[in-house]
Amino acid sequence: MQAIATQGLTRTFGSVTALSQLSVEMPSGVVGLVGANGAGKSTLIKILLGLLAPTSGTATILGLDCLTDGLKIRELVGYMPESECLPPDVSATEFLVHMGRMSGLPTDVSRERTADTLRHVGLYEERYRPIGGYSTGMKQRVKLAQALVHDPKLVLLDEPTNGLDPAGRDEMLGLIQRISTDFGISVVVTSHLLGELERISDHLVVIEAGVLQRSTSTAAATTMSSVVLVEVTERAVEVIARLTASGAKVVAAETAQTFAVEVADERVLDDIRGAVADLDVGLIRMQRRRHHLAEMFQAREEATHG
Ligand SMILES: Nc1ncnc2c1ncn2[C@@H]1O[C@H](COP(=O)(O)OP(=O)(O)OP(=O)(O)O)[C@@H](O)[C@H]1O
Repeated sequence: MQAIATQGLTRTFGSVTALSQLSVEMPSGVVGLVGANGAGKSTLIKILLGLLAPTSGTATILGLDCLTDGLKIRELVGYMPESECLPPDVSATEFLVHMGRMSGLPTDVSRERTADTLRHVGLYEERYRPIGGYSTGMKQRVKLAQALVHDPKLVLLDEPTNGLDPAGRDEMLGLIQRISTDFGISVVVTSHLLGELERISDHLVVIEAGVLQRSTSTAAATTMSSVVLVEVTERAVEVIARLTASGAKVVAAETAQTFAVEVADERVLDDIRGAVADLDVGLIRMQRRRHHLAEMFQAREEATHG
């Protein structure tokens, strides 16, 4: 059984289409859900939890229908929201015991699970301090802990590395990986950074503007190709200059606003998104090609001279 399956899932908000005909299957293990801001990741998570109804289409999680089995889903699934949602004036222990009881655990079991979970996320020493005095990294770990306290089968983590410095990101990514390897809990984790999810995910799902771009095992994704074709709305020359300056190999492609970048390292994908965001230009597509850069050069040479 797939951990998650959607069929023709669509959700609109007025004139905005957040998800468009999304049909995807996600296996158990760690699944990375990647997309730029506004791609529809949070909308998909809320539909999977039964918090938001789709406009059309169907979705199941752990074999349960997201539209009708909301209560059962919240018992078996943990959720770490993207937004700040922690009460400042209670301790991590008080908050987690409460969250455990809300999910149906008896008080003594909830206390035990709270201690274990806070130890797992590295907050055991600080567990009686009010959350308001915690650092951003500690707050993110409380959010992660409350998703785990009721011993779910699967957790949905929305942008867990948001706002963290590089060391904090690494620590959080390590914790997430261990949720799956040490406890056998499946994880779906979202980020706008493909590079960081590639490190910890068994499977990757990429969505852009509510449309599925790719769903593939990480192993297949990293050996599939070494070139990504990029199309921007304008100022491709400036985007290329920036990427070249940061060491990427870039060649122009079919149209003035399209170019290809060699993917020697997955981090180049984040560099592309970063350059596009910094220059405030629109990203129309980022598409993996089965060609090596050298082959593309060759094809262009032949087209020009042949
Ligand atoms: N309640 C809402 N009302 C109106 N528009 C919404 C609502 N929720 C989401 N949207 C729109 O739907 C699109 C997808 O949003 P969503 O939050 O799912 O994206 P995301 O990939 O999670 O991005 P982010 O990381 O910025 O949250 C966006 O254009 C957003 O503005």
